Amino acid sequence: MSNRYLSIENVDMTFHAKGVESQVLKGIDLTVDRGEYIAIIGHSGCGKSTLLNIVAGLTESTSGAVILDGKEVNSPGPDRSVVFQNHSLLPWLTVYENVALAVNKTCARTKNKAERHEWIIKNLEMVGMGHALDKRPAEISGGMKQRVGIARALAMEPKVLLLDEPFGALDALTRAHLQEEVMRIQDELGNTVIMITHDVDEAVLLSDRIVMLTNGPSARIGEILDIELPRPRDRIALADDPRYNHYRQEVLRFLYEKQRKVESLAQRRGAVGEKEKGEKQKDEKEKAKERARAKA
Ligand SMILES: Nc1ncnc2c1ncn2[C@@H]1O[C@H](COP(=O)(O)OP(=O)(O)OP(=O)(O)O)[C@@H](O)[C@H]1O
Repeated sequence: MSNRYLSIENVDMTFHAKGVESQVLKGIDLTVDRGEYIAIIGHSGCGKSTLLNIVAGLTESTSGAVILDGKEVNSPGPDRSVVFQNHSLLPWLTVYENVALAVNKTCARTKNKAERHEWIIKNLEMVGMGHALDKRPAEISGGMKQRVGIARALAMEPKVLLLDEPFGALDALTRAHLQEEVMRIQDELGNTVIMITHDVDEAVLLSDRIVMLTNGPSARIGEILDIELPRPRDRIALADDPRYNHYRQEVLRFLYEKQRKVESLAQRRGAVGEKEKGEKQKDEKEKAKERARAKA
């Protein structure tokens, strides 16, 4: 049964910068169930981060609404935690202190000091960082920083976890390890997750549904693909699974056939427009010359 935990309702986003108006998102409608893992994929610049920022409450949409667990989202809040691609840890704090900062803020009323301490350790251990509590961000690797960022986000017990290309800056092996960790944590905690990715394999491996955005400007949801692969998922076994490869192909087809066609059509239209503009300018020049000759 669908419980529509999160709904994004007819969201439009238009930016105004230096007198120029640009519509980035148009009519985005999406409902997400509690415990669902959603991946958002689309070509660079189509508006994925803008959409995530609207759900996070960091950006206010031009129109439409985001409703989370019956409440409209109007500003950032502890019920939505975000993990960005570039680890956003405070460099002067230790690993423990980075997580403590979030926990002390969000759990001050629900947990006493000893319980908060235990909670911080538990979340850091869950991402395999229990051994590095006293290290500062400069002393740990990129993958480790991302693990701490995930621990910090999870420790806030958000209703929705928002991941903006969380593994985008990592090497392939570290990335694969973290994907495994996220799948294990997801199995254990059943978080509701929206993740932006450019990686088709990552999207298919981790998600319950893949939301594919059309090219901007005015990006829309082009297609939504249900990934009906049983969990737990094993990347090695899936590599030979025809269903996995079918889902992969579907996403690739959307990104590199359908959306490329749209792009080339737009380019052709642009080219025709430019040609017409050029011919019109030529006509006007000729007419101006004729008028000048007539005057002479
Ligand atoms: N604050 C802003 N003011 C003006 N334009 C913006 C702003 N934020 C984003 N944009 C524009 O909105 C469009 C979509 O940007 P966004 O970062 O959401 O895309 P994206 O799909 O996440 O891109 P990428 O995959 O490259 O990260 C871009 O053209 C960008 O320049």
